[in-house]
Parts: sequence; C-alpha cells; structure tokens
Amino acid sequence: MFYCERTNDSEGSTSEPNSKFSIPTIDLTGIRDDPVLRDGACEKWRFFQVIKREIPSDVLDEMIKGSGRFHQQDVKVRKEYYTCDPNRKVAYVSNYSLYHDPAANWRDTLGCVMAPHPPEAEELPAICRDIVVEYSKRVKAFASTLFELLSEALGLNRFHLEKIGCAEWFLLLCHYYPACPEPELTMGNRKHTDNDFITILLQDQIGGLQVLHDNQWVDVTSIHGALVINIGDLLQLLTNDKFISVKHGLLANHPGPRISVASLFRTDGDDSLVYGPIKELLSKENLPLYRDVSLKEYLTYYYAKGIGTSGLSHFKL
Ligand SMILES: O=C(O)CCC(=O)C(=O)O
Ligand SMILES: [Fe+2]
Repeated sequence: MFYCERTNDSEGSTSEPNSKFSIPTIDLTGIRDDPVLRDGACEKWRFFQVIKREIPSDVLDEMIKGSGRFHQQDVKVRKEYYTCDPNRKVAYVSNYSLYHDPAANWRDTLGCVMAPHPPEAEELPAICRDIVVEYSKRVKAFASTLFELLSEALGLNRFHLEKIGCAEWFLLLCHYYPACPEPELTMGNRKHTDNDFITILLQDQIGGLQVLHDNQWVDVTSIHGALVINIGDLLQLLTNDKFISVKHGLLANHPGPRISVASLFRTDGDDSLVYGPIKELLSKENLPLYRDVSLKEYLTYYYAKGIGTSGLSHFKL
C-alpha cells in the first residue's frame, strides 16, 4: 500500500472499517523492460498498492507453508531459536519492544537478517530453510525493481534509491498469529508505521490487515498471489513527505492461526550515516521538512516511544 496523502495521526474517526474503498492493484508482468509500463506504474504510485504476479504463486504459497511448519513445531524445537540478542541473524521473538509498547501484539515471529550478510544455511531452521533462501532471493530482486520505479516516480535517476542503500539491509519476518481467545482485548499487530524504507508483505487468506485511509480504517482483503507494499517512515523522510508512510494494524478477531511474511528494507546500520530529505527534491517552494538524522538516532526514538505512532514528528524542523 503506497500511500501519499497526508492524514493526521489519529486512530481513525470510526472503528468500523470502510468497506467501500478497495485497494488498487497493479500487475507488474513485463514491467522490467517496458518503458511504457514503467511510466504507467510510476504514475500510479500514489495510492495504497497491491502488486500481483511478480513472484510466482507457488513460491508465495510455499513461503507461507514453510513459515507455518516452523511455528507449528514443538516448543522445544522453536525454543532453540529464541533470543533477545539483537546481533543474532536468526531470532525467534515475541513482542521485542514489549516494555515500551502500550500493549502487546498477539503473535510470534521468526526473524532472519538476509542481507547484506545472510546467515549460513545451517543457521536457518531446516524445516523452512530452502524456501526462506528462495523467497528471499526473489523478494530482494523485486525490491530492486520497486526502488527503481519509486526513484523514477520521484523524477530521480532510476538507480538513485538503491545507490544510497535503501535495499542494502533486508530483514525477513515470518509472523504467526494464533487464534486469540479474547480478541477484543488485544491486537494481532498494533497500529503502527514501519521503521524502514519499504516493506513487502505476503499474507495468507485469513485477513484482518487494515490501513488508515482518509482517516478511516480500511480492510486490506487478501488476494492470492499478490504482495502488499508499505511505504515506511524513512522513505517519507527521504522524500520530504512526497511519499507518506502508511499506518496499518492487524485485528486479532480472525479464526487463526494467521501467517504473514514481512520483508523490511533499510540501509545497513552504519551509525555515522545520516539521512535527510534528498537534495534533488528540494527547492525554494519545497523546503526541507526534517533535519538530518542517523539511523541509530531514529531507531532509538522509534522504539523508545513505543510502537504505534510514526517516528518522524520528533525530527521535524
Ligand atoms: O502481519 C501483517 O500483516 C503485518 C505485519 C507488519 O505490519 C509488520 O511486520 O510490520
Ligand atoms: Fe508493519
């Protein structure tokens, strides 16, 4: 869901989702080499976005199944991967920012840092190893295409966003949301914006994902074979609000379990690197809205405030 209109940061004016709004989808078949298709796609980059047919459905289905196989193993096996050590490339976690967040998420996650330095094959759980490697390869290539299209949509050189490292660091998150006995007391995933440039999200058929659109929560219906794209806070900062990070969340009132796989793209965490609005996008009419900020400073603030609201207002000029 690419989202580029400004909203206030409220939780929406109504708790009832707006079923009248349907999320536009784009079919990217043949996009890589066809300038006309590329132009068309760039123009459409101003809405929530669902992309069809970029990665074959059988690969997507196997990724969901592989993730399910991991999470449905005996707890003794899963426990081997449980860690709070942020330096581990493969980590099984539940609510990693629990003590800062106003409420817990009803989910567990297997996280794998797949770039720039992927784990050794044997560090990945054998039960989903092959598909994690295969899916990651494909989703990384897809992210490169998306960053090219986004660069062009901004009027920049096609390789601009990738050159500055937007797809350098890639975290694969295999989420598992068990059926919740008291869904009115919790969220599957709290309402939040993502702390990256873009997220590519694969979801199973269960549903429950919602985005804030025109101050109303809208259901993102699951489409088989499709991927959902979120603009994250860092791309909002880089584009000086030309792209706006999308607020989204997941209800817990689904029959469950629900499985999704989120691929987060950022630069590799070099503390000395600072980000600010891209100079080429600025002018007398379009002055910078944010000060420069290092990834470390942004992430420290994002987690300290608790996952929920956007991490950007703190860095506004
Ligand atoms: O599970 C989902 O559909 C959403 C996951 C998500 O928002 C995230 O990982 O940031
Ligand atoms: Fe998210």
